[in-house]
Amino acid sequence: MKRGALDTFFKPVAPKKLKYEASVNTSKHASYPFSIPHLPAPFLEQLGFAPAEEGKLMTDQLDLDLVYYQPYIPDSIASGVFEFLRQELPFYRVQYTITRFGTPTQINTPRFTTVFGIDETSRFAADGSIVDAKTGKKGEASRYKCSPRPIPTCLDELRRVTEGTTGETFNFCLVNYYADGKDSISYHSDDERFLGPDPAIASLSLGAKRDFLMKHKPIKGGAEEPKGIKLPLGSGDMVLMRGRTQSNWLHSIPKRAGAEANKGRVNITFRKAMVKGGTENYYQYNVGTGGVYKWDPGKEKMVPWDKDAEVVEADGVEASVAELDGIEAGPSSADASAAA
Ligand SMILES: O=C(O)CCC(=O)C(=O)O
Ligand SMILES: [Fe+2]
Repeated sequence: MKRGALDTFFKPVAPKKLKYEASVNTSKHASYPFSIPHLPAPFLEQLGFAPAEEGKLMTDQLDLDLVYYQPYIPDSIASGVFEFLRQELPFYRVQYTITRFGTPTQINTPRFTTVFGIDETSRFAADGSIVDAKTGKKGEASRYKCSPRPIPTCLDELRRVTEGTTGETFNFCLVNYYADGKDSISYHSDDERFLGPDPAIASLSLGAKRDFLMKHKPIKGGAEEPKGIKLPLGSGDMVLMRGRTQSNWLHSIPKRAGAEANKGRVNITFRKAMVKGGTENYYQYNVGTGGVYKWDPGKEKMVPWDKDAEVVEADGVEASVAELDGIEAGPSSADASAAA
């Protein structure tokens, strides 16, 4: 008998397996709610092949300077890296208050976020403490109201590879997790003064395909703006925005319905903050003051992370959920207008 549709039909449905084996080596820091595994060795190896495709230069519109890699991360590991980051990073659902027309308004950030890094005035010493970037002087944590967190090794490997490709340098890594098509980021530009003039931002997409929309800011004097742009960002794609782009263009990930709408998407942006104000801003809006969320592979969603419910192995070494036998993973300022 020919093997075919019927065969497939009657095959028992195996629980979906994680696409990676978590490394036993982890990044640890007092500011992390839990330790974060290093990238599995096969991912690291494949990252050596990035960019998977040469970047396409997009400079054909007024004030636009983009490089679009389609994809940047090799196809063989894109979904694995997506699952790894969704599973292993701590996430937050940040709420904050803005004053709108004189009235305090609560904003619920319409996506999960997390951030690592510190601005150019400081760095982390080998023991994890914050020191002055120039003098190496200790005890500089008191500069910050927030608790800056070093970029964990798994994200630092991605940063290093991205720096090599782009010729830019980055000290911050912001991560967004869009749980489904209802999560979004509304039109904004990343042109804060703490990034310096004409900042370069590398933005990596993993998981569900989502449209990245761009539109030119209104031009003074009434000249017509260039037409908008839609980049259908797929898993593994990367967009490098640089030059005059941030000061002249806005970008967004609108809410969406349709086939990919119930799938999760991870976005990573690498940036370089020049001064302390950048560090304060990034932690305020991407970590905030609320609780930690972690991906629950059984429930297939982000759940509030419970410190006391962490599994601890007999020898006292913390095991990641992904490492435990028998637990299988299942199938998964810009926000003001989105939340209104
Ligand atoms: O998710 C994306 O692709 C864009 C995210 C973004 O624009 C941001 O975090 O500033
Ligand atoms: Fe942005």
